[in-house]
Amino acid sequence: MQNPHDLSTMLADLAVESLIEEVSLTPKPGLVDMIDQGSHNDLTYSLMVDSAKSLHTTFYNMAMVAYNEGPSQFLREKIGEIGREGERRMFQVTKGVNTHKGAIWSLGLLTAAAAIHKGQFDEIALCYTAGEIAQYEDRFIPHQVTNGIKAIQKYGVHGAKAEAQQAFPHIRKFSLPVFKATLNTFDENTAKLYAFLALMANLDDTCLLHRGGLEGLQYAKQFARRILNTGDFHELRRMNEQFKERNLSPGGSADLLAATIYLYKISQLTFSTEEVYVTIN
Ligand SMILES: CC(C)(COP(=O)(O)OP(=O)(O)OC[C@H]1O[C@@H](n2cnc3c(N)ncnc32)[C@H](O[C@H]2O[C@H](COP(=O)(O)OP(=O)(O)OP(=O)(O)O)[C@@H](O)[C@H]2O)[C@@H]1O)[C@@H](O)C(=O)NCCC(=O)NCCS
Ligand SMILES: Nc1ncnc2[nH]cnc12
Repeated sequence: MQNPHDLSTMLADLAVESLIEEVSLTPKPGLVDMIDQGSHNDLTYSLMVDSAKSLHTTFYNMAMVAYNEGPSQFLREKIGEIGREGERRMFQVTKGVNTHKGAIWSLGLLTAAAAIHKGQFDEIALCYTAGEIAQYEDRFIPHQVTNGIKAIQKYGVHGAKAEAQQAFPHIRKFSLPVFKATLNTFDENTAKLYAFLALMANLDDTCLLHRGGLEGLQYAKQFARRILNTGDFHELRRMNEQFKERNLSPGGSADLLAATIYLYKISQLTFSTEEVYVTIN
């Protein structure tokens, strides 16, 4: 069995890679990608990449602390503490802009789950273990009225916290199966685009709600559904223009796309008796 340091390093590497692959996927309506900043005047592609890289230690520390644990109050609160330190580092790098708060939460829980599971990397099992950890309440969370909480209270939807506590239903039911099915026929880039649209078509993204209300959320869901049905990816560019005009950003779908990519990468890890290595397909 691999040692905790090696496994934690590998998981942190994959988490950061997944965040960079998410921001690099182009075109992504309303979001930062390699062509433009979407609806984010305060963000750039290179800032998103720097932010992702700054989180390596956060994911590493989460994996290390989870390695000899199971889901517990202790683990939930340790991850919370490490996550808040990660948020502080992220805000230093971005000079106060929220780039990856939702990602620290979702990928952080999945990282801890993967460290607990060690060699057994079934994606669905990882989602359930991450969900179990998330169900413990962290008593040390500072009281904050976030954009997410405002949207949850105003519109009666589930947000990032419930998504994790329910073991990531939008990943299990939508993005992951769509990603894998598409990979059977198309390249990885196309699979990521389909997975992203599958998330946007179904997720109650509090980032969209905060910026565009129910109308904005419905608009985004319907647009995504239409492209999924027609398969016409040229429409993504028009969608980007429309999102920018309406100041819409599907930040929650972006985070869950990164989490989907991450889960897939973890599932491709295999072990020899001595070491961890990545299977080349
Ligand atoms: C449980 C927490 C995730 C906190 O959740 P909460 O809902 O209270 O907080 P938010 O600050 O709103 O962050 C949640 C972010 O999660 C993403 N998200 C949205 N909907 C969903 C969903 N249905 N499922 C999964 N994930 C979702 C989304 O992240 C992306 O959007 C971010 C940009 O959002 P925002 O700051 O609102 O930015 P703007 O629209 O630009 O706002 P303005 O400039 O106009 O103000 C971007 O970062 C993407 O990542 C949501 O934003 C957890 O963080 C927590 O417990 N926090 C407490 C502190 C703590 O202990 N942290 C460590 C936890 S390990
Ligand atoms: N690509 C992206 N653009 C803007 N906000 C994001 N949050 C997470 N990924 C993002």
